[in-house]
Amino acid sequence: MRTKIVAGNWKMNKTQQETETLAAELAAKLPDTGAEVIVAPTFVNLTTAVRSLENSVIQVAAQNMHFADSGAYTGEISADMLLDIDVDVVILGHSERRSHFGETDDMLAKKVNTALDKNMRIIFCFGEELEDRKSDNHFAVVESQLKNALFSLKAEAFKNIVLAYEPVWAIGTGETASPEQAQEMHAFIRKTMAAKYDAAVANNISILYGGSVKPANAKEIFSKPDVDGGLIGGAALNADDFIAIVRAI
Ligand SMILES: O=C(CO)COP(=O)(O)O
Repeated sequence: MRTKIVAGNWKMNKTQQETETLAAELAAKLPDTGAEVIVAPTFVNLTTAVRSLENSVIQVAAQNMHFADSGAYTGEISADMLLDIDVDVVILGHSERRSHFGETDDMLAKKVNTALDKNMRIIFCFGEELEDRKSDNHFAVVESQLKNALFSLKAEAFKNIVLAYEPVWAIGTGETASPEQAQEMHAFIRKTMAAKYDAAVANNISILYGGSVKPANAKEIFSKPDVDGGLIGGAALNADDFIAIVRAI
């Protein structure tokens, strides 16, 4: 049985104090659903979140990292720096990193390799733009994103990878992929994994949906057989909304 996961990507939000408050509130209100729960605050607040959640099962992830171990990369953060503060989960390939900061599939392949070398767990994001969907190219785009960044990996690497399908047109727009659209793409992703690797890899990998998941729509999206949870943006910034989404799993 694959793991159900609800992850909150806090993006560039929350001060240190707000991080502490939200983390404490989540820890206090977290229901026991059997699902894994992960939050990803901004770099400067990771230590605060780790400390605030040390007695909780909620895990802390980074939103990005560099592929190099160290060196002349002004403004960047390495895997070793994250591990040093007890963060061993990292989100890679978010569409905002791809579109605003020029992250390419090649860069992401390097980041993925580094994270796996360091025994980190990866939440790997990908998804098509509105244009791709309108031109009926969404399956091809998703397949190429997976192929370019992940398909040189060996099958066992996927034990440490969670996939997060986030159609760009549904992020922060209030427009969600319908549960049927999400299911259709998740089934395609699983089929693609089975074709490249095998049924075990495909059946064991958790595939999260991200894009305007809210308390009101979470249950229906999560009810789809190939949707194993969600990567939540805006609604993860409010404890009651995020907890309601965790409950929906
Ligand atoms: O980008 C997302 C999570 O990584 C989704 O963001 P929203 O839930 O705000 O649409």
